[in-house]
Amino acid sequence: MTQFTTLCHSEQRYTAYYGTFAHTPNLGNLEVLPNTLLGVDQNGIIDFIISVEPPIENEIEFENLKSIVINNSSIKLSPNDIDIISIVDNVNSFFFPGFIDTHIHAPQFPNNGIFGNSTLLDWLETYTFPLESSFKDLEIAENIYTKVVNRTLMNGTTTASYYATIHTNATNLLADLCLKLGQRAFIGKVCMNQNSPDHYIETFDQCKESTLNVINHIKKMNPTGDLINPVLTPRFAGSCTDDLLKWLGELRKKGDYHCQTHLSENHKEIEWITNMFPQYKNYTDIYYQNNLLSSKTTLAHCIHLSDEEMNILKLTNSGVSHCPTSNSSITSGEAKIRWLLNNNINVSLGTDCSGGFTPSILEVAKHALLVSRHLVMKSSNDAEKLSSADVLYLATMGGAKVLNIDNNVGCFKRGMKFDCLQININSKNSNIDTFEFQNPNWSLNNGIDKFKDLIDKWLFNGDDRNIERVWVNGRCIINK
Ligand SMILES: Nc1nc2[nH]cnc2c(=O)[nH]1
Ligand SMILES: [Zn+2]
Repeated sequence: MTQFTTLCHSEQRYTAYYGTFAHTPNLGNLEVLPNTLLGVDQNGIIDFIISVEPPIENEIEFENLKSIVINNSSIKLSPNDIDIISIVDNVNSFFFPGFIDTHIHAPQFPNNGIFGNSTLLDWLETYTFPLESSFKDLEIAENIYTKVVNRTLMNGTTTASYYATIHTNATNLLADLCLKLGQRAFIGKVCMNQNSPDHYIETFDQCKESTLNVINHIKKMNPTGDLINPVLTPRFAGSCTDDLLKWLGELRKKGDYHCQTHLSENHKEIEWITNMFPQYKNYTDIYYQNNLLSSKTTLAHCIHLSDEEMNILKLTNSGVSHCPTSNSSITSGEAKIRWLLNNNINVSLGTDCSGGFTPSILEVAKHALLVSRHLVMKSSNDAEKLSSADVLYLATMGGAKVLNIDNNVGCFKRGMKFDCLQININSKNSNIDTFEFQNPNWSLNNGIDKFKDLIDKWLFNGDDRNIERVWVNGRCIINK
């Protein structure tokens, strides 16, 4: 590994990173950029990405990098303005965009892995509601939420869309923790005023008050919204009355808020909910008629949608959070992701902890690939298969599109925020074994193909041990 000196001046103006960058700016397209210099300004925004040939090999060439930074930056720089140039080796290491988890229940974290043989409705009653109700105790909330944010960051989640609980103070605390620890987050105070246990339910009026309280708290603590944003969170139609859904829909329209909920996860759930709301055409129509669907809405699961329902998602530009780990664990079904993508619906990945057992989006990406192959085994339609480039797209750029933040994050592009992971395939205790003959030889033309093989090895055999540094908004928040 080539490691050069770090220059440190008192006032940081500019940071540049040199090495191999990989990203998936479009579905199915894994782009590898070797010998690349990427400059980040003091606001965490990528200012330039340029290829530097021949590769940097020694300290004199390293000094030359500074003049390249100066010449290519859009801001006026002198050599002293460049505070850090960080170089990683280009055989085992690469930079990859941060992962985006578009569906995670922070309070359910202690239950990861505990689901027995349950399915959705009995799982909610047996495992989930009792745990979530304990978050009225702020000490419990602080302990668990601190672990969740740290654990997801260690696994490379730079953006998370969280469901909290019905409790105002604990939800505000989750927002505070994300701001403090530096994770980009959407924070949802869960709304539920019917079909919930007596010890874990709120009235319509309580729900209105707590929802507005959390929104105000977040706007006050992070007024620019550059890191933390509120997200309206009716748990699912089954736990909200019609008047609550209507109020949330009106609030969404008025404030142009993000919104998240569950949709079409389990056959029994669908039957129960459509019988509960006979005045609507189908499950999706309940959200549609109540103005809850927009390009800032994330719908988790969407496994059993009809054509008519899928067309409502298309019409409203609503996004889908695919949660294959959860869908396999609590036996909900296999979402038809290729069908949704072919219909131009934005799709992303969610851990759905603790319906899903892993906090790692990398692991969920593997499961997404495998679930797509199970669909192929049933349909014999090979086109349903998701490739490794497809699932890495869903884990990054797909998530950015679903959350409507794709102008800011999801890939490496000038003008975007530097939300990034530094991956080392040969990190300490790495679970990945590579062999000399598999190393990319950049002086031969097979470098990029060999590197793509290494990225596949990372996808299937890698884990949090391969993540050495994590940046959000240009700020390094994990440095192992
Ligand atoms: N997977 C999942 N589905 C739900 N539907 C309603 N609540 C939940 C939840 O907490 N998890
Ligand atoms: Zn969920």
